[in-house]
Amino acid sequence: MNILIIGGSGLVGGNLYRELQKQPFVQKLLATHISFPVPETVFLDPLVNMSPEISAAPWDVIVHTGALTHVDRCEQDKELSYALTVQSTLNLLQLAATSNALFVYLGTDYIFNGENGPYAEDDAVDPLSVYGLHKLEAETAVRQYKRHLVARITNVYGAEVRNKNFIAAMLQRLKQEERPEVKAPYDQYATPVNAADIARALVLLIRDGAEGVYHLGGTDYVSRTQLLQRINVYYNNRIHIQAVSTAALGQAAKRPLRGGLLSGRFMAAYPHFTFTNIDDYLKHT
Ligand SMILES: NC(=O)C1=CN([C@@H]2O[C@H](COP(=O)(O)OP(=O)(O)OC[C@H]3O[C@@H](n4cnc5c(N)ncnc54)[C@H](OP(=O)(O)O)[C@@H]3O)[C@@H](O)[C@H]2O)C=CC1
Ligand SMILES: Cc1cn([C@H]2C[C@H](O)[C@@H](COP(=O)(O)OP(=O)(O)O[C@H]3O[C@@H](C)C(=O)[C@@H](O)[C@H]3O)O2)c(=O)[nH]c1=O
Repeated sequence: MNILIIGGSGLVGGNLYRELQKQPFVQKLLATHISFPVPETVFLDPLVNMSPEISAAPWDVIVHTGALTHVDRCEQDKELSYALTVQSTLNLLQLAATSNALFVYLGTDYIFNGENGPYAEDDAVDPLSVYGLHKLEAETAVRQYKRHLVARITNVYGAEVRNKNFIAAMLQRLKQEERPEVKAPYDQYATPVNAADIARALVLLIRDGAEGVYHLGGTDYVSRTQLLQRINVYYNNRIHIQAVSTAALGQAAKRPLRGGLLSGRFMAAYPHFTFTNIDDYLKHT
């Protein structure tokens, strides 16, 4: 299979690249970046143009991990959010159509309103933020394309060069400060998932030509404050946690409070797949 990963310099794309590299069914593998080159990636901005190398290759699979993932920034700059999240997807769908490629899209639990999560694949959507709205608009376009696979994920953690994710950012602060003070909401729940598990799951789905919508949620259901407590178990209680309500944070974008995802459809298809959990990750950091 010839596979193109859009966003190979990111958390999910980088982990997927490393997992796909090990697979015998992959013949050609190319990953892209925009602003943050890493050794494995080539530059590609789908809003500008496709290089001849990218547009000429007959891709069997295109995995689009690109989006404006800074949730508050999306609220403040709707046009940028639309361009990076929706328009990029529309452009890449055109590329996919030229070789009848499977289009793999990474969705989010922020398309739900967080009143009664964790959510199953068929639950009704109701995004609260510009980020959620644009992710839903892009996902809807993908679902109209004939060969699509949507993997919805949330609260991703794991190995990442830029340490942007919640857990990595905390571990970074623990390296720099003896007793970091961290404010975090006690009322926002989700099912954190390791990017390496997402990569393993996507490899199976891609290998088997799976289509449709799958939720990939971890087995922990925790608030952000509880996430910090779990880190503290392994770091001698050094994080000084200030637990506050989401409302008190005064953020630009609303968050779903009871978010998270149930991986029922995926588990029915792969009953032997095991998701690792936060402790599995933290005990090796
Ligand atoms: N992280 C999370 O907790 C969650 C993520 N998701 C979704 O999963 C996907 C991957 O997330 P994550 O890995 O964390 O994201 P990152 O921000 O870590 O990485 C995004 C990657 O995509 C590239 N990129 C950004 N915008 C575009 C674009 N318009 N066209 C092409 N490439 C682009 C970036 O390039 P560069 O950095 O080089 O500029 C980077 O390589 C996103 O679609 C996100 O919405 C969903 C739920 C939770
Ligand atoms: C890092 C950090 C976050 N927060 C707040 C911000 C926010 O309300 C909440 C969660 O922060 P996060 O950075 O985990 O979440 P957020 O940026 O809302 O994260 C999301 O990323 C996008 C891409 C998704 O699609 C979502 O599924 C989710 O994973 O905690 C703090 O209060 N203190 C902190 O130190």
